[in-house]
Amino acid sequence: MKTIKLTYPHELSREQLPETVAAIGFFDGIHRGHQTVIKQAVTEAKHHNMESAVITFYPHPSVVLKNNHQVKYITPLREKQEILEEMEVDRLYLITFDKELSALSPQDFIDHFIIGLHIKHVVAGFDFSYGHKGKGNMEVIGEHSRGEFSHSIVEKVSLHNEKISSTKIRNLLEIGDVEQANVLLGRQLTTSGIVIEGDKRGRKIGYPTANINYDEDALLPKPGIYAVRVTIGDTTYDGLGSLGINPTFTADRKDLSLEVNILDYHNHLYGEELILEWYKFVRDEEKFDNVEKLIEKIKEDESIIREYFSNLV
Ligand SMILES: Cc1cc2nc3c(=O)[nH]c(=O)nc-3n(C[C@H](O)[C@H](O)[C@H](O)COP(=O)(O)O)c2cc1C
Ligand SMILES: Nc1ncnc2c1ncn2[C@@H]1O[C@H](COP(=O)(O)OP(=O)(O)OP(=O)(O)O)[C@@H](O)[C@H]1O
Repeated sequence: MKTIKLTYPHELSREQLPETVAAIGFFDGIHRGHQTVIKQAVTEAKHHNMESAVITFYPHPSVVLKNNHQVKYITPLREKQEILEEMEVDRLYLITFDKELSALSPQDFIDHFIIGLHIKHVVAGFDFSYGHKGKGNMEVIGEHSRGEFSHSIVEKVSLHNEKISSTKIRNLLEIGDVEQANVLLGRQLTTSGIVIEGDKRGRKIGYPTANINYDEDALLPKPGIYAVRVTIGDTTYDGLGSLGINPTFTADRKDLSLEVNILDYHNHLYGEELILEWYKFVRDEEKFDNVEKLIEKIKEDESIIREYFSNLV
């Protein structure tokens, strides 16, 4: 998959671009609703012998529209690229969402980023909107098409009568409900990074941990102890995940450490790339009076988590 970054105005010439079927939206998380939209674009592209593309934006529109400079992503760019690659998308158009872009009229947006990119068919969800103040939408897109492209609208994908959305998944992560978030995502929430050195306390307490250097803009669930799985190379292991400040040892740490005690694994891991999958929240982090009490609690966590994975189908 090619990733093509664009700002407004871009200099690509339509004649030099392949005829393309595009799915359009922000697609944070690439949840089950998003997957329906993207799969439909890929299928239609194959059917018409065209290329498929996902047209998306960066950063999140709320950075410009709501002055929200601390946005974190369910799927940071690298992970989005990996998932789209697996879905057999040919191109990812990444449009910079800045003040100028947000001021474009709906017709100018379509002229420049749909017709101008040689898109012959657009697939989007029922609630997709575009152009200044989101005035363009799927009801009027035909009027902006100048007869150059057709479109299809994906009906709402719901669970228990509620639209599956990035916002809903964000809210679930905020309360630690990774199990339900995974249901809406249609896969496990993952966080990846390189294993870095921690304080090397873990091995002394009998639970050595791999500390993961995760992306700064990755949205993580609320701090706590979780049942996780980690993949290193081609092998996946069960593990005890801990996200937090380690309050027993530290007073005012601002960044959260993400660490995992990998069950039945005894090698060194520094520098290795590790992919962590979140399965279930077990408990909040606690500040213990002494290390013995912490060890006792971690033993309990271990049996809960072993039990959880042994019952997982
Ligand atoms: C399953 C598990 C549960 C943990 N629970 C707590 C906790 O409740 N409170 C706490 O202060 N630290 C907790 N920790 C973190 C330990 O304090 C931490 O792993 C240890 O200090 C090692 O840190 P290091 O890897 O930086 O050396 C937990 C770690 C694991 C693996
Ligand atoms: N549940 C859904 N069913 C069908 N289409 C959807 C669904 N969720 C999103 N889409 C479509 O996918 C594209 C990307 O949508 P968008 O990034 O706004 O997702 P969202 O989950 O609705 O996000 P947010 O919660 O931030 O509003 C749009 O075309 C949108 O209409």
